[in-house]
Amino acid sequence: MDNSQNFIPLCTMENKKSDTICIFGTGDFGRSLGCKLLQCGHSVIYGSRNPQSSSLTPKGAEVFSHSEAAQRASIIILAIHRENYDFLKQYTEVLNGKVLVDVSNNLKINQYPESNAEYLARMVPEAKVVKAFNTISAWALQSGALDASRQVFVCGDEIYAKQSVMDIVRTLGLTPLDQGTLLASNEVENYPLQLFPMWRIPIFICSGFTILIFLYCVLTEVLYPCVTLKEDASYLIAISIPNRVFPIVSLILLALVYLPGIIAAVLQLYRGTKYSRFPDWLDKWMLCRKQLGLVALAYAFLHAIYTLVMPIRYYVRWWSNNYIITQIKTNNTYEFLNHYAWLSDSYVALGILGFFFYVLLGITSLPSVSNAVNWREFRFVQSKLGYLTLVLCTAHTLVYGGDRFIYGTYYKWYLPPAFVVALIIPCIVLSLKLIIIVPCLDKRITKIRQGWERNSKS
Ligand SMILES: NC(=O)C1=CN([C@@H]2O[C@H](COP(=O)(O)OP(=O)(O)OC[C@H]3O[C@@H](n4cnc5c(N)ncnc54)[C@H](OP(=O)(O)O)[C@@H]3O)[C@@H](O)[C@H]2O)C=CC1
Ligand SMILES: [Cu+2]
Repeated sequence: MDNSQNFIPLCTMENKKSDTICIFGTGDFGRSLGCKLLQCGHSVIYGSRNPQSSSLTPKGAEVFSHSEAAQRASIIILAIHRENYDFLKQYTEVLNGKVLVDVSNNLKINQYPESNAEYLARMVPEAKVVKAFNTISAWALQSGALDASRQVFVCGDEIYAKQSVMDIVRTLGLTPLDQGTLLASNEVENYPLQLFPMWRIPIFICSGFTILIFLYCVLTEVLYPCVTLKEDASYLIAISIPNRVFPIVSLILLALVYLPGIIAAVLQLYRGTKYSRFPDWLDKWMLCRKQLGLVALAYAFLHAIYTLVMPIRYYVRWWSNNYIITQIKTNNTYEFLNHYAWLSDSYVALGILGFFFYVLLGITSLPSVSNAVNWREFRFVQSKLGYLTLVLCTAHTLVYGGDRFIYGTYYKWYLPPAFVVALIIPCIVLSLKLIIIVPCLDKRITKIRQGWERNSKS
């Protein structure tokens, strides 16, 4: 305890806690947690298979045999892998009425049919099993790098047992989150094994579109001229092609944020009730809309930055110098076209406004901002502003296309298919939305959503 006294001011508790906490297992996690508990003023003992040879345990903690250690404490933390729980069967008597804290994790999601905590509770039925600490790593406990994972999920059937574990969690400067009964332990155990679950579908969709459109552009703008005209246009791969891919994918993703809501409304209209489940794919799609929108925003950002560097590109400078020199050489002045100026200014203006609302949407989806507005305000921003953004970005793409096709000096045959791909989903979403907000349908959907048409068709 001597050397750890220095650390006590760091912790929330100033006096040494009276209850002794026992840790079974002197492995990595057991040692780190024990060290932290000692630093925070708890008295800690260990239960080990080899009490004599455990030299690595933190100073100030005694090591006993399992049964002796269990007798000396009312709370026992099991820092042992689930596969080794079998030995506990011989101690069921001494573990009667004790609080058993299960910290174990598995290697795979849903590795066993029942959670480790439920398995433990079945093995030692008279003990009060609490699941906790599994989301905190031994390394983080030791190094103090707990910024990312201060939250400790706690669940258990015995309310007092759970409460005492939550008190210990608090004394370590961590935040306990009550997850309910042991039924939740499966979810708590799966939590550290998940890798950005909500981001998987958006990233997958985004990568799919990005790769397809990039390949299409390389094929038509680099490989085709190379084969037919023996022209090397490979420099387009660095900026021109990405700057075609980003806005197209961004617009598609933004439309995909609003499409599930429309499909849901159409389904509700068709079924005449909200009391009927949506298909699984639609549920999943609805749940990842925020992530889809954020990926779309990231692509819009990239498009904005790539567009801003246009004037300093060698290719663009060469092209514009060449244009002027040609006029001088041929003693020719190209006339100022008013409608052309209008068209090019409008698509830039639409792009700027679209981007502004895009960023506003992104900002309002931040938890700290969305917490400051009520549900109706949040819906207003996310839905109304969202559709406005979609309209502006779709118009920006349309006018850009018009500019290229009608007055553009460099009309290319491969552009129309790319524009169709970019515009088809946004146009479908916007036209369906226009149909749905027709007053009679809108009234009907409000009725359905408020549950007034409860039993009409379900
Ligand atoms: N390491 C980490 O970052 C985290 C680990 N956990 C969980 O903590 C638990 C321990 O992990 P960790 O410390 O890394 O693992 P270790 O392998 O380092 O330690 C496990 C300990 O269990 C004891 N043990 C091993 N075999 C048996 C057995 N057959 N019978 C009885 N006791 C046995 C040993 O202690 P002794 O020799 O003293 O008996 C051993 O030191 C695991 O369930 C893990 O999922 C949870 C969150 C994070
Ligand atoms: Cu643009």
